[in-house]
Amino acid sequence: MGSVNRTPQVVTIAGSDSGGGAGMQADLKTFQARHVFGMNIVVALTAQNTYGVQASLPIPTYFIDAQFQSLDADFAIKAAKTGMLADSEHVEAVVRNLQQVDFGPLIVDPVMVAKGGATLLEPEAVATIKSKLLPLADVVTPNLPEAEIIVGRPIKTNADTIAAAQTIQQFGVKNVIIKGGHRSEDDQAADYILLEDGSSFWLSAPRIATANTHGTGDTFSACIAAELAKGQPLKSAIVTAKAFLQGAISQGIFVGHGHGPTNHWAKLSDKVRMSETR
Ligand SMILES: Nc1ncnc2c1ncn2[C@@H]1O[C@H](COP(=O)(O)OP(=O)(O)OP(=O)(O)O)[C@@H](O)[C@H]1O
Ligand SMILES: Cc1ncc(CO)c(N)n1
Repeated sequence: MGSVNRTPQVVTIAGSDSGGGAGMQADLKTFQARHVFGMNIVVALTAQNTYGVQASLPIPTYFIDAQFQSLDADFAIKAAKTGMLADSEHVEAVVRNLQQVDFGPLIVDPVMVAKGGATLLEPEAVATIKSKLLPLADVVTPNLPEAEIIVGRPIKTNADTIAAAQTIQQFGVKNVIIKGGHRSEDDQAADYILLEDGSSFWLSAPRIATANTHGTGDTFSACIAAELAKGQPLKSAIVTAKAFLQGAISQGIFVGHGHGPTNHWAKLSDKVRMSETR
């Protein structure tokens, strides 16, 4: 047969957002925008729009196995990311499958709660993510509330953020990114990055006053996966993802009545600044 696996290929292992702005739809749109071939393993379905999540339905785990097997039998996947994983049983199913395949670097976005407050991960599953998924991960990308839950203490200051990243790295994940999008009192959206070699830095860009931030975290981690699949080093993949997010939030589109999606057609912003750890 004619095809060979030369085009960079990436998979998202996540939940479906019927509203198209978050979850695996945001991931696939990001993969398309960043010129990698995107695939998906569905872990859960949601009935969702820009107002919030109206219903959700985890997929039977045997069907997660089937999707992993289909992809592993054919494609040459060069990076993978996880998003909504629903509950402990589904985290375990994903872990079991990841141990049997080589899908390249793994980015774990520890999605817990949607912006409207809906639960996307049962609280009891956080322990399973910490003990079983993080040791397999190359990068983890919690937002501030997720980082607080993972470390079990409040994060108020930059020093708290730095200490939290160090604690999270001790769970076995190589690189940690704590996203600052939720610190709405700051005029910069600043993310803290702790790399495997112990070096660290802040990435910041001007905070944009907008309600259209549905799916920002998904888009960010998907962009990192896309850039890694193309062979970019991790540090530049993270900088590209920040520039893609800044563009996707600032070059807005107008969809729905609530927290609208970001613009996956956007150009990379030149407003991202890197600074030393302080
Ligand atoms: N209003 C904003 N202006 C500029 N950058 C932002 C804004 N909100 C978030 N970001 C950036 O977007 C990226 C995603 O961070 P965020 O904290 O929003 O993720 P998240 O809470 O996981 O998103 P979601 O749960 O909706 O997927 C980070 O780089 C963050 O700094
Ligand atoms: C399915 C799904 N995954 C992730 C998020 C978080 O943005 C969401 N709202 N919905």
